[in-house]
Amino acid sequence: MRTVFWEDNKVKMIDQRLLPGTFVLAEFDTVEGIARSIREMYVRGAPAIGATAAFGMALAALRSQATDREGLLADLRAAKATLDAARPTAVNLSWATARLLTLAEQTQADVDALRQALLAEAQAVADEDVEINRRMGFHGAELIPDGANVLHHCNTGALAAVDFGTALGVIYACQEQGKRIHVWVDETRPRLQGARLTAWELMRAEVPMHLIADNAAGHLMRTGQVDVVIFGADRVAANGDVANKIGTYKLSVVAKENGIPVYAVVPTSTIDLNLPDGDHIPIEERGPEEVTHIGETVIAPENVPVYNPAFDVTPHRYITGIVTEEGVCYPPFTQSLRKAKEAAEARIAARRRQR
Ligand SMILES: CSC[C@@H](O)[C@@H](O)C(=O)COP(=O)(O)O
Repeated sequence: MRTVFWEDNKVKMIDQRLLPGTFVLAEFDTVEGIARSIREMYVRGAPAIGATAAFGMALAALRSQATDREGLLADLRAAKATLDAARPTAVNLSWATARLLTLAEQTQADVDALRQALLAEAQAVADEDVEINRRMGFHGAELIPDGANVLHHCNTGALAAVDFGTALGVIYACQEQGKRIHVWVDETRPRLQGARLTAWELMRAEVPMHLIADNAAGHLMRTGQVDVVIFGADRVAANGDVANKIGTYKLSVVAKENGIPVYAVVPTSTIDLNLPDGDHIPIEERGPEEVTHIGETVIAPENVPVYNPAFDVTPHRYITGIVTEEGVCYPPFTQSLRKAKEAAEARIAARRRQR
């Protein structure tokens, strides 16, 4: 089953807040509901957020009462503002809403045809995501030797995308190729995406793994038990600086200190060429309860002051390569990322002409 999909004029998604204990689908049929599903993390992971936001724009078009093109465009611009505000770091969100809005602005058609075109484009965003992840998996698997111990942070699997996943997609591709891989799964405090989601996914896929406390990663790297570090990203700046789940920076620095290669696996929709470097990437701050509670259990004194940044930036000098659907980008990233992004945009334009 896909993580997020369109059915009966609604957006349906696996409610990731409840995993691994409970598997249920949530459904939303308003733009505000979609924004809430992203903000409250029913759905999370950069590509999954992007696909959800694309469906949100399609919903906005279908629900719009506008009878002329200008009225519909105004409703779409309002929907984009609502959706983009849901979470700030993953650029896939505004990339997807911009893709749909731009299509609407550039298509000369009556409102009903425009509505159908937007729904088709949202579905294309979701379908392309699955295909892109498979291509990244194939490119990334080339970098992982048979028998490797791979350290992974956060959740980048099928749940973080429409299906298959980014960095975990590389692991799944290795498995399909018959490589013997073992994964060290960082628990990923404070929201525990590693323990709750990645461990759940890898166990279902029967990939050999061990769940580790985040603080164990340095010890494993220094004692020669890690061959490769891989993770996804929520935004990559033009110079190759990578914003990903909090804790990624620390991992990458320790990996470099120990001579271990570090790969980020990202669709080109995660590359933001408008930002020169990682210092310009907005870092989401989330609520204190993520730190003071585990589930219902309180683990800190009442009213303790908390600071909870959800992402950090890893400067590009700690990144060995960035795997995209167009191939692996190496330094100088300023050039290689631009080339990958342009190739992907040409591919999207060609696909659209075929439809
Ligand atoms: C496809 S995964 C890349 C990132 O989106 C992932 O590693 C991550 O940091 C997700 O954070 P989350 O806060 O769970 O949405």
